[in-house]
Amino acid sequence: MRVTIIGTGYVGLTTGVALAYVGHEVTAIDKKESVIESLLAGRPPLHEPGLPELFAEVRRRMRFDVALGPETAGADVVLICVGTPPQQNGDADLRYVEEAARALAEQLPEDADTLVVNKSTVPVGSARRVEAIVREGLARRGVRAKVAVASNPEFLREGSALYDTFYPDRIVVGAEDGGAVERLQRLYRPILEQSFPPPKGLARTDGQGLPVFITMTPTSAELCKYAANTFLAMKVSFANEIAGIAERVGADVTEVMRAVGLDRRIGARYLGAGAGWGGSCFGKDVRALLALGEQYGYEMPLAAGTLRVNERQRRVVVDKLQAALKVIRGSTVGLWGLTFKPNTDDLRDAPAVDVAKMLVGMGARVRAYDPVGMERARREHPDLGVEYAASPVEAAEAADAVVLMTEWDEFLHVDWQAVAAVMRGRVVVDGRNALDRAALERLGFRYWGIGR
Ligand SMILES: NC(=O)C1=CN([C@@H]2O[C@H](COP(=O)(O)OP(=O)(O)OC[C@H]3O[C@@H](n4cnc5c(N)ncnc54)[C@H](O)[C@@H]3O)[C@@H](O)[C@H]2O)C=CC1
Ligand SMILES: O=C(O)[C@H]1O[C@H](OP(=O)(O)OP(=O)(O)OC[C@H]2O[C@@H](n3ccc(=O)[nH]c3=O)[C@H](O)[C@@H]2O)[C@H](O)[C@@H](O)[C@@H]1O
Repeated sequence: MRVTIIGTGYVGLTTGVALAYVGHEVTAIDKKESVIESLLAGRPPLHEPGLPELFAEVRRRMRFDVALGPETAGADVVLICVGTPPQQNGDADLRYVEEAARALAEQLPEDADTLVVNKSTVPVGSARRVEAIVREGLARRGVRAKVAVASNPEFLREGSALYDTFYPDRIVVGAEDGGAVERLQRLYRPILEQSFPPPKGLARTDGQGLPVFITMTPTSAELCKYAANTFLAMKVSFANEIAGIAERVGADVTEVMRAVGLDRRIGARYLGAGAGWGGSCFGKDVRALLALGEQYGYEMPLAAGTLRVNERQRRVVVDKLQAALKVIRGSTVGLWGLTFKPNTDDLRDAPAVDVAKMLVGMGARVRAYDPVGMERARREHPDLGVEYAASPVEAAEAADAVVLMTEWDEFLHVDWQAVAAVMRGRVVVDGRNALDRAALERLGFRYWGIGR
């Protein structure tokens, strides 16, 4: 099928590359010239495991542009994958989605028969809004193109975006008419049937069954995305709330949550306590759900509590450092990890960035290292006030404490003897409960985890 992607960020580029790989004719549009230049030059503008290799394989079959034209607007399927950042009141800002809808209305040719799909995370009513914009634009131009609009929320995670796209648990489609559903079924058929040869290095590892294709109204599809993200964030916040009580009573939250998660009604995932969740979506989407509740005068205490626990969690690492070092001012802290999770270059709402700001604000010298996030940190947070090191060991030089903020593999396999040799102190704060406490204590480190 002919597919156009509008917005080639984490979602759009991943989806475009995966759809090209399974045999569709994909054009990717992004209004940011630097993004398109980079794609044309063969360089994906963002970090995702497996993306450089897969992009190299499919890019000659893909096309790239900075704007829609009649041909790309009139594709069989147009996927809107632009950002939906939060507004001041928490509600999602739909301006880029609306911009994309207006561009489509401008460019759709008379003979088009196009399905426009909202893949961006959007508030309820957005499919209707997009449809109205497109129809009004077409009417103004006197063009009678055939257009339908559907909602198809995306559930991929950064850091495993391609894997999640090839092997999703479910594909959710919100549509009013059967034609739209049938077309999306066709678009995703190779993924639904798992009939494509696994891309190199991206073979399935979880052994689950086929993805479920589930249809509903656009409003249900739009709401289910917010519900899913809020539930995941709530699971993590719950683990963090239990972490707080675990350390007060002398329990170990990792043991507690392991036992809790083994109950299949609960499930083991997203129960990892630590420095709290971050990223571009959990906070934005929980706030958007709360804003939706407010519009109806409906209180949502679970969603509100999910945020409150996470906000408190941002300080936990600093509290540990205060308990261990007593005085932060004048101390040197090695900060391991800047990105909001491993295997991504994304620093949006990263707990590590907040912790760095707090420590610098309290008078500490912070030496940071991240395997891929430092270039973006320099660019996006020029006033962060940290020094950047070339390796984990270099970041630990003369440090009174080392803090692990992102559980990159590199940190899990570090040579602790080399770290001990350059540190001034012996404190290790494990903001992700990812290190081997017993091994560190054997080497003479003072280990501080979260909730253990
Ligand atoms: N990042 C993630 O892991 C996930 C994100 N989402 C949702 O997907 C949407 C996109 O998220 P990301 O990919 O992270 O965003 P992003 O910020 O990485 O990329 C968005 C891209 O859209 C481009 N853009 C904006 N307006 C445009 C327009 N009118 N025409 C052409 N290009 C335009 C921007 O230049 C940018 O490159 C958001 O609604 C987000 O909530 C959903 C699931 C996962
Ligand atoms: O809408 C989105 O953008 C996406 O948001 C999340 O994906 P993402 O934010 O990319 O990454 P996650 O792996 O879910 O991690 C989010 C945060 O939670 C933290 N986390 C996760 C799991 C856990 O047990 N503990 C924990 O603190 C991570 O460190 C990270 O900061 C969801 O998992 C995706 O399904 C969704 O599509």
